[in-house]
Amino acid sequence: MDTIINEPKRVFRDDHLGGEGVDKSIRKLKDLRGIFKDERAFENMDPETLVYEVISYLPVKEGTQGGVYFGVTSIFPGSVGGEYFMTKGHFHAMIDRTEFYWGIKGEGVLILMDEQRRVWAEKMFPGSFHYIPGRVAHRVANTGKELLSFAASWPSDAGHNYEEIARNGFAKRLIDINGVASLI
Ligand SMILES: O=P(O)(O)OC[C@H]1O[C@](O)(CO)[C@@H](O)[C@@H]1O
Repeated sequence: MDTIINEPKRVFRDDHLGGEGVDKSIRKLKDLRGIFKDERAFENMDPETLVYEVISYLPVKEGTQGGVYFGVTSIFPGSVGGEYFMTKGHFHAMIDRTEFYWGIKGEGVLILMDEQRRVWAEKMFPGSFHYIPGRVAHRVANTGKELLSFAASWPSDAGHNYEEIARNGFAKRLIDINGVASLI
């Protein structure tokens, strides 16, 4: 038996995950065309603006049953015509798969929508903890003036279904109205 106590291969500290097999993906405004309501405001912004990044550790191939994934998403502060910077949002491809989110840094709102297009939302802040049931689409908006970071863990066979959201969006939008985040 090996008697050596090894260093961990990955370290998660503050809002940063680093180490072996950790990947980073970014989404710029140009990758989010069509998700914000105010198209004119969108066209007047720099398409290269960084909106969010996801640092993830996906230890098994996507689609594998029984595996679990981990990711840290960081959304920059900003808005398009008063609509806060947000993730694309998706249902899971395996629609009954669930997910945990938890807030690490900054302020935001988790927007949830079921298959009947009923929408509800939960505040996110450092320490907030969220269970996303199956059959529920999810999206996060940064409502603060600083970076919003949150962690997520989801099954490796969940997959992402962006189609419904790309076609019909969420039934409600999170807009800054006189400095107040309003779901309308
Ligand atoms: O995939 P989207 O909708 O761009 O949002 C990114 C979020 O989704 C996840 O990829 C997993 O559901 C998270 O890691 C991340 O927070």
